[in-house]
Amino acid sequence: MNPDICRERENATFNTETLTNMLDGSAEKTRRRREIESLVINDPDFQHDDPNFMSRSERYDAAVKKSSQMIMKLRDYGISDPEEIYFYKRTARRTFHEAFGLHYTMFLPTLYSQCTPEQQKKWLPLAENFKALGTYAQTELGHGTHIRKLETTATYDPSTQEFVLNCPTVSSIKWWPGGLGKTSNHAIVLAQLYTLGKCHGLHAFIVPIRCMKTHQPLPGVTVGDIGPKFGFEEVDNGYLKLENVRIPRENMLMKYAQVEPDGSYLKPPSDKLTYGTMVFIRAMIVGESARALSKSCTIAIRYSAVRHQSELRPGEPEPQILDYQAQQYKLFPLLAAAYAFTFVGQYMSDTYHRITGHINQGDFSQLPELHALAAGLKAFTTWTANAGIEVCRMACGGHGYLCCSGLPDIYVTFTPTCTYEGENTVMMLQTARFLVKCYRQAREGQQLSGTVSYLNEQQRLQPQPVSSRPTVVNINDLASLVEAYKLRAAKLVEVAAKSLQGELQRSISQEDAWNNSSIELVRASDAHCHYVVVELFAAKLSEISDTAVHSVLNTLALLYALHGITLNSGDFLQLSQITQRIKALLVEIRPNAVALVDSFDYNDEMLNSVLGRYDGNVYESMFEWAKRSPLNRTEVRSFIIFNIIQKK
Ligand SMILES: CC(C)(COP(=O)(O)OP(=O)(O)OC[C@H]1O[C@@H](n2cnc3c(N)ncnc32)[C@H](O)[C@@H]1OP(=O)(O)O)[C@@H](O)C(=O)NCCC(=O)NCCSC(=O)CCCCCCCCCCCCCCC(=O)O
Ligand SMILES: Cc1cc2nc3c(=O)[nH]c(=O)nc-3n(C[C@H](O)[C@H](O)[C@H](O)COP(=O)(O)OP(=O)(O)OC[C@H]3O[C@@H](n4cnc5c(N)ncnc54)[C@H](O)[C@@H]3O)c2cc1C
Repeated sequence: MNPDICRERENATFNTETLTNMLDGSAEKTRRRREIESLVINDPDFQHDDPNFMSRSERYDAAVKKSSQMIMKLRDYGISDPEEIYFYKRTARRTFHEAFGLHYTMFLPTLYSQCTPEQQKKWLPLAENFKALGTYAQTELGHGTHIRKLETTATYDPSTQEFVLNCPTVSSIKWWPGGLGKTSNHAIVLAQLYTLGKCHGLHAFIVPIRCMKTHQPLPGVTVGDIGPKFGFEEVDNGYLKLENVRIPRENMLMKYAQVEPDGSYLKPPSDKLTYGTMVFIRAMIVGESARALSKSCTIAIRYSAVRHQSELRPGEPEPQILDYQAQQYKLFPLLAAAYAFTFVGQYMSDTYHRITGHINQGDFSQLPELHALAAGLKAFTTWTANAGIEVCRMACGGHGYLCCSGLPDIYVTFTPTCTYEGENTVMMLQTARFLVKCYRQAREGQQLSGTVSYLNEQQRLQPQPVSSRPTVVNINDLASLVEAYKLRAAKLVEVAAKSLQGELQRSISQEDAWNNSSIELVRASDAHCHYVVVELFAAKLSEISDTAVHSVLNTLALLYALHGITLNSGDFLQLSQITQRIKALLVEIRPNAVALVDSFDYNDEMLNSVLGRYDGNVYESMFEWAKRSPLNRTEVRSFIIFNIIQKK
């Protein structure tokens, strides 16, 4: 064990196992999680070479093999709890996505949430036994964001009681769905529903695309892989062109909307229920932001504890780079954000399941807030985590740029979360739409609930414009900082609403007024989400009984809140003493930095990083890894070329 990393662990002021148990929910949950992870770690079937040493085709084949092995092994172990399946799969996947990813994350959830009981009886056994292997085909070449303008059509033919699916133009070709290119034999296709000559908008249809026996594309189906990407190399994101493909009426997902045999249309309680799967994934992505950022912090902070470079004081030995204030200022706010997002991810998942429980009982009243919260937190946390992973990579110097550091793979796998499942700016504008509506309701005296109730509070406190009120903050008191973030959010929502109002008074259209206020609207959503994150971090602390853990997390929460103020100092009254306080917090966190990342409890296999190894033996591992590079399988590779050049 590297002596530096040993010393770091000896210096910690809290018990990492206590914090790990808290993050898992209990000591028993930690034990069970580790037990499941060890099933993968000790399984020779999952000991394979680094995908970075493989071609794209080899990576895809290996991913399909791994997805298949996981299915069989989970059955053999009798593991069926979704959370335990997730622990097993994320250990086997390491940093990468899996070939069957969309089947699990969107195809199955759509069947669960949008099929009638009769449809579930038919499709769930097929899908749960992987006979029907599916994806979610919504995006087209011409549209990903603006889904009301998707062009694929599903036209009902009452004479045969079938839907005829068509991609009428090149821009209507389905483009991007994961697992579509080579893996899936079915797709949930989002298409404009036409019946009895009338268009009823976007609806979901189960479309067979490959023969379940031969896996050949079915008649009228053109399908394939869209080619190499920035990352996701083991996933066959694909294209799908449908030409007069007929499916039975029963293949339209009819839990909420129906087409009768004669073609008559029965509309849903809300036309946004078709969008439900997207809300689910957005909510889940918040937790993914926490995991990607916490892995990156684990790698960068452990490496910074063992890397010695330059000199702090002439003549002294080279210090650990973790002792540089600049290195701490890069990494510790990100470590604080990783903990904040871990708690927000748990809150978002709980809130999603609570509200969808009400929706399944027919109560749709909280759907607008769920959509706004999932959209905003997905954008806010992925933007922060995306940038943070790059900071962690660069904080590791040249070795961070090596694939064996694990950081490039984490980055290229995570960065599309800012785009897919709702492009982040578009999502922030969706949240802003909800905030402006709530602001107007508060002004009219309506009582608000949930995460926007502060808009009432600000109205009651002082009727004068919120923006004119000074922000007075006690920088050592988390509750005071939460109030500062609340006031900032209220201010920026008011600024956005007033910008809209001002635009409308220039008698331009609502749409142009909205576009001309987009900057204020996005900033209002960002401030709202930032307040929600700080508030939830503070609320989590009140649940922690262990004083040592409470103390270290309170320090992190203070750092997260104060650092956020310096990043947005224009919105807060510039508090000169904040920087000094931040410096003091960095010093407080320093002895616990490694113990704090150890508490995330990522085993080396899942971390997949020679820089972030638990034992800190970095250099030896890097040299061993490099020697395995395919280019090193022969001592001489281009001798012939050298020969030709030398002869000339
Ligand atoms: C929302 C849009 C941008 C606009 O939609 P509209 O034009 O229809 O609406 P308006 O803006 O006009 O608003 C009207 C009205 O509707 C409300 N609204 C809008 N959307 C919703 C909604 N979803 N729910 C409820 N309400 C909604 C809105 O608030 C308005 O209300 P008011 O009138 O009252 O104001 C829309 O066009 C849109 O959503 N665009 C984005 C499209 C999108 O998101 N596409 C995604 C395609 S699928 C994809 O990208 C998949 C990627 C997956 C990659 C891999 C997955 C990784 C998984 C990570 C998670 C791990 C999970 C672990 C599980 C495991 O591994 O096992
Ligand atoms: C790795 C990956 C996996 C994917 N998997 C799937 C999948 O499985 N299934 C699927 O259906 N799709 C999938 N997608 C597609 C993805 O959902 C879309 O790319 C995403 O919804 C963004 O849409 P777009 O590409 O049309 O971007 P655009 O909307 O064209 O975005 C381009 C720019 O336009 C801006 N913009 C657009 N509209 C507005 C507006 N109203 N106001 C202000 N600015 C605006 C955006 O902010 C952005 O800056 C995947 C994409 C990726 C990268």
